[in-house]
Amino acid sequence: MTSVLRLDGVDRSFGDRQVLKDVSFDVVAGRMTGFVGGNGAGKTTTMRIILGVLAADAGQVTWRGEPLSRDARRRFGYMPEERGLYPKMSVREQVTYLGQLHGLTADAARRATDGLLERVGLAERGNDLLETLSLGNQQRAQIAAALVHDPEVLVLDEPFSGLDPLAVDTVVGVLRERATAGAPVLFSSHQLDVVERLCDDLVIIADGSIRAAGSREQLRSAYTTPRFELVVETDAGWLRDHPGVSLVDLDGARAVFDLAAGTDEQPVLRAALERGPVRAFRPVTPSLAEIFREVAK
Ligand SMILES: Nc1ncnc2c1ncn2[C@@H]1O[C@H](COP(=O)(O)OP(=O)(O)OP(=O)(O)O)[C@@H](O)[C@H]1O
Repeated sequence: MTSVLRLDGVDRSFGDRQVLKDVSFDVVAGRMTGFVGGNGAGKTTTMRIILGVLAADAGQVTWRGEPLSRDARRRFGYMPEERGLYPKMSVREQVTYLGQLHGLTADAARRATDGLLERVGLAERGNDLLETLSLGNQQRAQIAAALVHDPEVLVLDEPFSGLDPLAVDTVVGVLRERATAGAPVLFSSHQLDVVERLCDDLVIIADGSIRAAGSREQLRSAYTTPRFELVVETDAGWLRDHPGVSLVDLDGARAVFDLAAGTDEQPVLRAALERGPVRAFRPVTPSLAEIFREVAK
């Protein structure tokens, strides 16, 4: 797996407040990296530094091993937090214009625009002024604008905010296609369910520091304690006294419990069967939301 975009020891302060502390992570070719953190954690500041809108106080951003240049940034596709399309221009006109700004011929820009507007479900609205579109549709236009020049990498600040579930699916599909075609995608999001569904890699930031980074599977296994769910027919309270078991949740016949390191789960199952029928017994995988709560504390 080749890391193409790398942040290495990035610091940034505003006044005497340090908002990024030694931020380092990799974005890998062909993968979707979700950048997750609470309000004010430092996501937008990090993305602005990647895009060159803000300078880092220390550390560096490299693209394919070289410090990121203006020229390389032209081949980026980005969606800044302050969206920045022109409200009084038609959707088609401005996506085409942005394609030309990024070096496409007028013809190529028009073709790319038409294809993208179709793909994001805005073909019918192409001639409408941006300001007349709903917020969700403006967001779709932003996605088209970020993609029109077929960028080598995508850096998107909250690309899913304000989208309805169908639009989320459309945008997820478009981004996944780009990633599969080789363009790494770095996107920030508050919507952990979307991140969980979409990303291959995760970077979790809290209070300006990277708390965890790696593939979804790596994070899952790193933060998984052996946790199980047991559903029986009568009260499962006896689990409380079973060696190695620590109850997480007990609701009558249903229990969720952790096992101490080195404890085998099969004796617990046998003990349950000795007491009567077992309706369910299964390992519980933590959701991304749980991992996030754990590491961002
Ligand atoms: N230009 C600025 N001047 C002063 N402080 C700033 C500036 N930009 C950001 N900050 C502060 O830096 C911290 C990180 O902000 P940032 O916007 O990067 O967070 P975020 O993770 O994107 O948050 P959110 O999810 O709420 O958008 C916040 O405390 C914010 O108030």
